[in-house]
Amino acid sequence: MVEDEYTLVLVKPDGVKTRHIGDIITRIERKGYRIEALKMINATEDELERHYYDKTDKPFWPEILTYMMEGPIVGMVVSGTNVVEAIHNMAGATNPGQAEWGTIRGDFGREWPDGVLRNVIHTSDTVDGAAREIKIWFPEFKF
Ligand SMILES: Nc1ncnc2c1ncn2[C@@H]1O[C@H](COP(=O)(O)OP(=O)(O)OP(=O)(O)O)[C@@H](O)[C@H]1O
Repeated sequence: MVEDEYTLVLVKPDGVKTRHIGDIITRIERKGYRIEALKMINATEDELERHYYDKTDKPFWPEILTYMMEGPIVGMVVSGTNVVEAIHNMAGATNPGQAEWGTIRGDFGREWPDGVLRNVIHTSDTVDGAAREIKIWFPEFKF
């Protein structure tokens, strides 16, 4: 039997502000994946530094921090067969202007007039990465 995987989804502040929480949950559930945990979060600098540990030395790090703290986010743990790759693909390309139609970023993302790269959603990109990220946002979660 194929083991279920777990992945982390964050609906970022722009996704919450533009009212796409429901659309995103619907897409995940329609594919047959299970929402195992769900909460609204006001991200702290400490959580974001741990989550984006490989981005803190980038020139755009202050932009990510401001973006991710400009409003609440919605965190979810999602499970299912091959869920990590499937949901990462469902999110689409990092830049919403280049993301394919049919992906979450392609359909719900946009270019913002202030030039900040906002892309609606975060999804884990590996099984190990997902386990690390779930521990940051859902420390109480039992796999
Ligand atoms: N050049 C950039 N300018 C501003 N922000 C950026 C840039 N590159 C990446 N980011 C931000 O950092 C996040 C993580 O970058 P990464 O390259 O891991 O993209 P991703 O895997 O598509 O996104 P995520 O990890 O959020 O799912 C991006 O989602 C975006 O919010």
